[in-house]
Amino acid sequence: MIQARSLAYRYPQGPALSFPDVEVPQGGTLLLQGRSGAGKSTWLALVAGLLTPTSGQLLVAGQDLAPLRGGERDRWRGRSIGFLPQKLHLSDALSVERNLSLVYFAAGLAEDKVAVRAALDALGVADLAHRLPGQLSGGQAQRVALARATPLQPKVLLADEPTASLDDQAAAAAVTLLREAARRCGATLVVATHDARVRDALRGAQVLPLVAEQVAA
Ligand SMILES: Nc1ncnc2c1ncn2[C@@H]1O[C@H](COP(=O)(O)OP(=O)(O)OP(=O)(O)O)[C@@H](O)[C@H]1O
Repeated sequence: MIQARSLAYRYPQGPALSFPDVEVPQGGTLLLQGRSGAGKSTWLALVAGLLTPTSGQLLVAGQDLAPLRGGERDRWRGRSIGFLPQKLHLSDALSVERNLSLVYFAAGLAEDKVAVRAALDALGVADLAHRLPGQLSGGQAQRVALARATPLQPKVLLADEPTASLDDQAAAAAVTLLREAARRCGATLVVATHDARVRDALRGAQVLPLVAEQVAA
């Protein structure tokens, strides 16, 4: 579940953004829509607790983020949020499997190798476990990055422009994989995009439209 009320964020050296109110039930899907610069990545960063709102209330997976500080917030994020960033940020110094191990360190938990294998298996990339990310195709790397978002069964799965630079077939597959991953985890799914193909594929999902002129004060 995500509940945002009167949410606003001012970049120290940038615009002041204010966001429309929204409430997404646990297990629901939200399409965060808007053109480049409309504030999609900022909204995702607020929900993930990576940025602290200048004002407003934010409840994510039952947690009020306001009182969480430092390590507490990082541990909460590690355990509650799965994130598929636009730039995948897989470490090329580590095997695919070790990239997934990192989520346990980030959450302050002991690694569960069985869960790591299961996450890779669910995305059809278990056979790539010992490769380096640099040895993967773009589609394989995205599956690995999505697998990395799931071993801890996050309550919220966030995806930032997951279909950028994908052809139609790969874009449809990426949306299906996201939906399936969210369903397996029982997670609320948020997809930020300006891609009309995603809007079509997620027809029926709740939509939060962001418009740059409206969010920037
Ligand atoms: N670190 C920053 N410092 C200052 N301004 C920023 C910073 N990051 C983003 N902005 C500004 O905040 C606004 C919203 O940016 P944001 O990245 O959230 O938009 P977006 O909808 O995700 O765009 P895109 O689709 O291009 O990724 C833009 O005007 C952007 O220039």
